[in-house]
Amino acid sequence: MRTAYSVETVRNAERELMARLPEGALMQRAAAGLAAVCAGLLRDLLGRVYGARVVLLVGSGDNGGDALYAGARLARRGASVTVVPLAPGRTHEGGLTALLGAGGRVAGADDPYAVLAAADLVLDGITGIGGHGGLRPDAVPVARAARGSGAVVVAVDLPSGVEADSGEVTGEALRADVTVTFGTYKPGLLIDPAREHAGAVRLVDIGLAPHLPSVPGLEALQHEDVARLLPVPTGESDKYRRGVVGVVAGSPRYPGAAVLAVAGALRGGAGAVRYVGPGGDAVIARFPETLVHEGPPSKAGRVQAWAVGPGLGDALGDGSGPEAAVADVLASDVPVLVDADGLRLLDAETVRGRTAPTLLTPHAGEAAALLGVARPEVESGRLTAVRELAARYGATVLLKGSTTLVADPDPAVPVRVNPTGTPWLATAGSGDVLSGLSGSLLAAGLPARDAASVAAYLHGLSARLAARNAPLVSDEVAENLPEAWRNVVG
Ligand SMILES: NC(=O)C1=CN([C@@H]2O[C@H](COP(=O)(O)OP(=O)(O)OC[C@H]3O[C@@H](n4cnc5c(N)ncnc54)[C@H](O)[C@@H]3O)[C@@H](O)[C@H]2O)[C@@H](O)CC1
Ligand SMILES: Nc1ncnc2c1ncn2[C@@H]1O[C@H](COP(=O)(O)OP(=O)(O)O)[C@@H](O)[C@H]1O
Ligand SMILES: [K+]
Repeated sequence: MRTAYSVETVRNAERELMARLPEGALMQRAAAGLAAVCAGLLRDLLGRVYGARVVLLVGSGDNGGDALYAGARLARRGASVTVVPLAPGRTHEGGLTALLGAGGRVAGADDPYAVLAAADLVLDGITGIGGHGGLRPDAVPVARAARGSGAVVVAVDLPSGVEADSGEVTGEALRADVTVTFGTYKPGLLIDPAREHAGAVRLVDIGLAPHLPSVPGLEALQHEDVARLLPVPTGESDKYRRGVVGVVAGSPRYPGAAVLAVAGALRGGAGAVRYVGPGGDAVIARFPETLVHEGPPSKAGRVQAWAVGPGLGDALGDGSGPEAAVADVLASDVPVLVDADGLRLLDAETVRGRTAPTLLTPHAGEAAALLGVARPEVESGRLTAVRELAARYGATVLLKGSTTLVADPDPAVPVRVNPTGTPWLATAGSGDVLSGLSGSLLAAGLPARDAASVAAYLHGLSARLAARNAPLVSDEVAENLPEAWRNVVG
């Protein structure tokens, strides 16, 4: 499991650890790790550290201190290191003294662009966990020049300008190729839009782990975690014991949604899939193993979980049709996943009143409608939005998009962030596959948070395997799910 902790928690842990160490020792650990990563990058780039041109962008805090001490280490190995102070007069004193002592120099006031243009590596020590509100105006052209210089840009702890706790980017932020972070991941390194600014993230151990609480703020499943959670049939299994998932999807207007949702459901580990809706013929033509039914879901036969919503179309306004199907499913006593059109048709009070688990799987637009806010607000503040939705609806919520997040209705339970996926997944119908897959895992007995995060993981992995840097169609995401499953279980 990869875990991330909030700034407040990191600061508390650092305080505890610092109290046991000689003054400045923690910063030296950070700087040593940072310098080692930079030396490795320079060796890859130039074959040597000696003679490399390194520029340090240094703000007013300890983030700048890390950059300066790391710069001093590189200077001692023969690199030519130049500091561009962004808060002259407030530069970390000890760090600056160490750098000058090691042969580094400070750029003249009109010099930064010339030194940046010639740099091999730029270290961004403008702000770390103490930064808020995007880069200040005077830092913006310098950060842009660093990006445009062709040098490798390495962010110290976090790319400056991003919000560490939420992944929000409220103004301009530096774009790094590599971020070297200390002690633990911060939520912003795992959540877009900040995540995109971080590049490849390297974690440096500074001995913080024993001082961090056992429950993180955020967690990301890895292969071994997913492998442990996947349902596996045993000698005693039969199709009913493995779980039956009911899929309520599709309409005369969107028959394909039914096929894609069933395709996902068949590959999610349930023993059987019951399809309910008007798309039975299309479903059977493609997947003859499906049990189909046209009446209300409650008359379709027993299921262990429902997935309702993809391609249902609009409400008829007379209480029949898709809104009746959604209400019927929500009245059941088994776990229910609601997606897509189902999210527009659900009754919030009914969801809140359910005793069996409910899983809502909106994309940003649907989440915005459920919250009554504008879509960009959800996209820029995904973590806040997913937590708020889970609390308001008393449901587990999977928020789809460039970073998929899963929140539990209990705010003390860490939000999960999905580490797999590819922007090629932004293609029509891929969400339908995810609905069926998540519903199937629910029917197989996984708790809602696990079902959602395992489904997102497999779905994203399958898409990566299928896309291999070329356009993807949703059918291929479903087709590759067994490959993703095998890849996870090794
Ligand atoms: N506490 C410690 O012992 C350790 C701290 N570490 C480093 O220290 C960093 C935290 O240091 P600080 O708490 O001093 O905070 P930062 O250095 O992250 O930033 C705080 C400073 O930046 C200014 N600032 C805030 N927002 C800004 C913005 N948008 N643009 C420009 N300036 C802005 C503030 O006025 C303040 O002076 C960590 O990110 C990490 O790099 C590491 O050395 C590990 C050990
Ligand atoms: N930029 C992106 N990067 C990675 N994954 C994305 C991106 N945009 C969308 N996705 C993923 O693609 C899927 C799209 O689902 P959804 O929005 O419901 O589409 P549809 O309704 O067409 O099926 C989700 O799994 C989502 O997380
Ligand atoms: K930084």
